[in-house]
Amino acid sequence: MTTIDFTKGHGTHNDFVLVPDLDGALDLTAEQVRFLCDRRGGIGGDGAIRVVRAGKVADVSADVDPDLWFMDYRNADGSVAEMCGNGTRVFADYLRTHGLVTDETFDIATRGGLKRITTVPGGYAVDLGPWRLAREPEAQERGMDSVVQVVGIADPVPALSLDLGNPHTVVALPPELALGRIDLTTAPQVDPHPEQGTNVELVRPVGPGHIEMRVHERGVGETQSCGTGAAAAALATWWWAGRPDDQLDWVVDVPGGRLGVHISDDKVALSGPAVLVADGTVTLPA
Ligand SMILES: N[C@@H](CCC[C@H](N)C(=O)O)C(=O)O
Repeated sequence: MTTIDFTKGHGTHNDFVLVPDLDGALDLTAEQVRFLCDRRGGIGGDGAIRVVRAGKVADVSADVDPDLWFMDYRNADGSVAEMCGNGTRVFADYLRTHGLVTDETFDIATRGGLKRITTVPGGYAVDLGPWRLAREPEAQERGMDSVVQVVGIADPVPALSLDLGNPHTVVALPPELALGRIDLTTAPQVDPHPEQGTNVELVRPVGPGHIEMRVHERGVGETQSCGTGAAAAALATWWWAGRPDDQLDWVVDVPGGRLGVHISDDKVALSGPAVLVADGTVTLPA
């Protein structure tokens, strides 16, 4: 039996079990991740994050500085995800709180590439890097590339797919539908179905540069927040508005709080809080 240290943290109530693996000696299995994220039988979280040096991870490109800290992100169902926007801030806060990083601006490594973190009042800003429309050229021309069937909405709703390192499908809800009344207990069905799965964001405008969003995360279910999802939702809304040059800053309200998104050229940045809640030890299933 293996007993490990853990830290529980969250970013706008998107919650994670952080597992320090400072020597790169731990190989978390999918079953162990499911146990850690189990809200009744384990610690509980939307995902697990192993804190490990890039040089100790087999699937990190050889040109990445091996001393950088790598965010090894897994969804609650044990699957591997390329990126987690809220996770980057919580990961950054773990590194700074434990003295593993002392700079105010620093890079971390993820499966979705290097991400630059900056400490800001109330939390962290993360340069998520380049984004792209996942399905060209239909999306370019029509601002939509798929339809999504949401439980309780009679007709499929048009949607736009974006790639932020991980996959997102953003759905603009018809104005008459209250976001809070949508049933997200089952995954919205996206047609055509993306082979690698997708996170699905339901958005409604609140005002200029301000949207509200609920999300059904790939590998998890409905969560209180999704950072890359908030960036995708802001980008899609901006795209639908005709990409206005004077509307590059967005506020995204999620059930768990508020996130900021800044669009610049072909890149996007995310800002918001990070909270470390508890430390402990846990014995993993064999
Ligand atoms: N909550 C995250 C995204 C986590 C990964 C996602 N479920 C996926 O499979 O892509 C965020 O804050 O971005």
